[in-house]
Formats: sequence, C-alpha cells, structure tokens
Amino acid sequence: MTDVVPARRLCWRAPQPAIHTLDKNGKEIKTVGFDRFGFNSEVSLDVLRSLYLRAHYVLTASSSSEAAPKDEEGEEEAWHAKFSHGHTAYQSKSIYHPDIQSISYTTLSRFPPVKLLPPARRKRVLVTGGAGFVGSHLVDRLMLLGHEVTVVDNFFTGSKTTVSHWVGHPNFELVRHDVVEPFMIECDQIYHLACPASPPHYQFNAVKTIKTSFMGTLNMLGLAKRTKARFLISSTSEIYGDPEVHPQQEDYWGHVNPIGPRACYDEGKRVAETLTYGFHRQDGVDVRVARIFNTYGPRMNPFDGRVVSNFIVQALKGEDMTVYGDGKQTRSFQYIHDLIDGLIALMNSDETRPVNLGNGDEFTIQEFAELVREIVEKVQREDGVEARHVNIVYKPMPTDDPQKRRPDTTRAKESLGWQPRWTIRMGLEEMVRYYKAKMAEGSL
Ligand SMILES: O=C(O)[C@H]1O[C@H](OP(=O)(O)OP(=O)(O)OC[C@H]2O[C@@H](n3ccc(=O)[nH]c3=O)[C@H](O)[C@@H]2O)[C@H](O)[C@@H](O)[C@@H]1O
Repeated sequence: MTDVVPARRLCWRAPQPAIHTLDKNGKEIKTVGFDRFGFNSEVSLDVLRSLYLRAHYVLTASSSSEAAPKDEEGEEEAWHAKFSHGHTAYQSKSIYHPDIQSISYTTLSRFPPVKLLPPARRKRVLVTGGAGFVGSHLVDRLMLLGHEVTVVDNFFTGSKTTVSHWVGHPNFELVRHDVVEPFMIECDQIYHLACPASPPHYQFNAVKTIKTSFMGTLNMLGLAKRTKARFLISSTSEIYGDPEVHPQQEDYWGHVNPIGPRACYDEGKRVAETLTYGFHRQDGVDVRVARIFNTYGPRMNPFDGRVVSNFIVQALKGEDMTVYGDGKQTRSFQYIHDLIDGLIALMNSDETRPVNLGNGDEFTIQEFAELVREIVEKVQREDGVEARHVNIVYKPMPTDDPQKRRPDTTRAKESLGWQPRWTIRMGLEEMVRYYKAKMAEGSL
C-alpha cells in the first residue's frame, strides 16, 4: 500500500473538521446517555454521528468504469482508519456514479463495534417503528450498547436506509410488518413507536392512523402481556390538544377537538394511553408512557411537512420560508439525542405515570424562522458558500393548530434525573449539516 491516495478517491472521504458541540452550560458534549437505573446508555457522540452525519456513499466514481478496483479492500480500510479515526470504516461503501445518477449498494465489510454484554445483561428489545426518525436513533443506541434489537416497521413513513448499517448484524433483525396485525416474538422490552407523526402524514389516511394507534397498541400490549415484557409507548404532546394551561403538566387533561382533522392522531394517542393503563391495571402489564414534545434531528424526512425540516430545506435551497398564520404560535423543540436519553431512562426506571419529554425553550414560529435562517447562513458561510438571504412568507394557518406548547418537565427531572442538554443552536447546526450532506449526495 502506498501513502499516495488518488485525488479522485478523496472527494467523499476527506475528513470533516472536528465538530465541537457545547451543552446548555457551555460544556462540550462528547458522549450521550448516562448510567441510571442499572442501565448504562452512554455512547460516544462521534460514533453516533458517523452513522448519520456523512453521505451514505463514501466513494464517487466519475464514471462507472473508474470505480475503485475490487481488490483494494485492505487499502480502503487503512484509508478510512487514517482519515476518520476509524469511524467511517462502518459506513456502507456504496459507489455513486454522477454521470448516470446511479448508486451501487455494497454490503458493509465491518459493522460498528458493539458492546459485548454477558447474556444476563443483554436485553431482547423490540422497537416498532424502528425504521422511523425516532426509532432509528433508538436502534443505533441500543445496538451500540450491545443489546439484541428487532425492528418492526411497515415503511409507510420509515425507511430501510435509516437502519441499513445494521442489516446482517447478528444482534439485529429487520421485519416488514404492520402492527395493526398481531406479531409474535420473545422479548424483554417493547418500545412501541409505530405511528405516522407529522400532521400531513397522519392526516393522509385518518382512519389508518386511528387504526394504527388503537389496534397497533392493542396488539403490542397483548404481546407484552404474554411475554411479560416491559412496554413503553411513545405518546405525544398532542394529547393536550390546543392547551388552556401553560406550560403543560402531565396531570392536565387536555383540550382536544374530537372531530377535527388532527383528531385521528390526538384521539388515537389518547385512546392508546387509555389502553395502556387498562392493561396495566387489569393484567399487571409493566408500562411506561412518554409524552414526546416537538423533536427534530438528522433522519427527519425532509418532505414530511414539519416546521423544522421545512424551514431548513427552504433556507438551504434559497426558497421562501413558509410561516403558517401570523407566526405567533409557539413551540419548544428538543434534539433527538436528548429524547433518546429520556426514553431509555424512562424504560429502565420505575416510573409508570406519563412523563413529558421535551425542551422547555419556547419560540414563536416567527422567531424560529429567523433563527433557522441565521443558522443556515452561518453554516454556509463557514463552508465558504454564498447563501441567499431568503424571505419569510405567510400561509394560512392549518385547522386546530395549537397556539402554544411548552412542556413542564419537572416529573422527568425528579423521577428520571433527566434534563435536555442540547441547545437549539447546536441541534440546528448539526441538522443543517445533515441536510447539506443529503443534498451533496443527491437525495435531497
Ligand atoms: O414535531 C413534532 O414532534 C410534532 O409534530 C406535530 O406537531 P406540530 O407542533 O403541529 O408540528 P409542525 O408540523 O412541525 O408545526 C409546528 C408549527 O409550525 C407551523 N409551521 C409548520 C410548517 C411550516 O412550513 N410552517 C409553519 O409555520 C405549524 O403551523 C405549527 O404551528 C405532530 O403532530 C406531533 O405529533 C409531533 O410530536
């Protein structure tokens, strides 16, 4: 092997500058997760990032005939290790052919290293909706921690690409299955996340959304009852509807329009919670209920219509940013790694009451649009790209859009010792970089 790397092969594998992420107290975040309730969920942030922050392919061929020779696997590994401190060695090595806009998928030569746990500490975990935005980050964490993970997903909004880096790993199974049908498996913990979550997606087929919430939860609770697995459901801030109390505490019963266009999701999740506590009281099923507030991060579908993805993609493409209504409605945005910390802590704690998981930093949507625009411009400037200062335009407000939303997270703090660590700026910067990688890849 020589030290000289052909220029053609440098284009996708040149290392990114080190990213320093500071938490709310100005302390650098190097790991996410923590050791709590006898379950250590700590993993290196750099290793996690290597699973989502880079383009999926690491080799660009200027024409198919110029693709890397097949017999250079050892050299490729050494190259990866040299320029990436080993992290990109775990990426799939697909080859992109820009001239014919095609991608050749290859299998991984090596999986990311996972903890070697003794069988007594290794959990068999089922994640429904595990190929979705939240699910795939949970899967990454559980896999790196050394557990056995089965993902069940119907791929309506989830995508195989979010977990493709684990396919074939002996600790991992990916099953195409719709939770409205029963599913049999032996497991110790069930994270039941399966359900479309963005308003355009869940309103696309309202009946199916309610069916997923009700029958999907019924089936998974039945499974938990039979296997005696612990069951966690991802509920939502939407169960509070358009709230009349602010911030929202878990004992607030909510203000939901039962026949409006959002009802399929709001009422679906409300009945899913009712079912969950029904199984808990009647059958002794060990349950956990997470009420998740607006969450954002890499792998969020750029076209799912939610505000964070819409604003970032619009600003990156130099298009007008669309604020619905007058922009005075508020939301509080939590970064995905904080949520995953909270979900794992809740699952392993003794807290059976509902727990809000969200970030208390509240913005009007107008303020948020301005912040996203500023951060996109900053990242573009750092990358030497001249960005157009985009306009903010106003569109009609969707029916029943909640006017304000901010979690009261006192319970999560007291019961789980959990508090969000990521600032909105740090989270948005990382997400902008993720979408930029997707654009460079040609998939956005
Ligand atoms: O992101 C989430 O986690 C939540 O997203 C939605 O709840 P919503 O708060 O309506 O989320 P968005 O669709 O992202 O909208 C947030 C606010 O931004 C506004 N918006 C959205 C999109 C856009 O382009 N412009 C814009 O002003 C909306 O009208 C709304 O007031 C889902 O219904 C929740 O289940 C989910 O937990």
